[in-house]
Amino acid sequence: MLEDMDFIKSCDVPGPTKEAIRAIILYKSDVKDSENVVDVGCGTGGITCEFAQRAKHVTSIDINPEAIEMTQKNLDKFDLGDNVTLICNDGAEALKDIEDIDIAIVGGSGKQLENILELIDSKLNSKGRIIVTAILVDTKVEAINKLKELNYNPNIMEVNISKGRVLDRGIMMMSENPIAIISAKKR
Ligand SMILES: C[S@@+](CC[C@H](N)C(=O)[O-])C[C@H]1O[C@@H](n2cnc3c(N)ncnc32)[C@H](O)[C@@H]1O
Repeated sequence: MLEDMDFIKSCDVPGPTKEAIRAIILYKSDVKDSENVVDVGCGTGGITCEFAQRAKHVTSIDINPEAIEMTQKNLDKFDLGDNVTLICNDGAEALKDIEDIDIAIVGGSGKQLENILELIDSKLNSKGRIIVTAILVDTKVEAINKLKELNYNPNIMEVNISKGRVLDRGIMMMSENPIAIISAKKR
């Protein structure tokens, strides 16, 4: 696993998905080196860099050009990227041209979550997996409802991580934002 502090960050792009959350996503995805992954809302490249080490190919999409730049910088930093395609576009547009998806991670979608999930479903191989990360309650509800409508049986896990900071007097636990990991498998 890559460490949070090793990523190059920018104040214009949300930071990488935290290490413990990346670990759960990797575990839930059950990714294999023969599989194609799509990372919608790649941000700083936290998810992209993890899957680039384990999947056959990763297509990473972000609507924000600075996010694409940050993902490229982090791929370069970790000496990854030979198997990664970066696309600067709205996920709901970019996905129209992508086929043969084994795993789709949605870490950012704005108001396009329902469209993005519909497109992913239409391109997802059998036994393919969809994983949505959500901080907003509304996004969690929207993702669950849309996945049910698309005939999936979604799981939802709410994760609260605290990390210890060593002080002179002892260790203080510092909590990170709770995040939901919603996952579903194509039958
Ligand atoms: C929380 S960040 C994702 C962080 C990323 N998982 C990482 O580990 O670095 C969410 C990203 O989703 C992108 N985003 C939001 N709506 C989008 C859309 N409709 N299509 C593509 N990207 C989108 C944002 O620009 C932002 O960079």
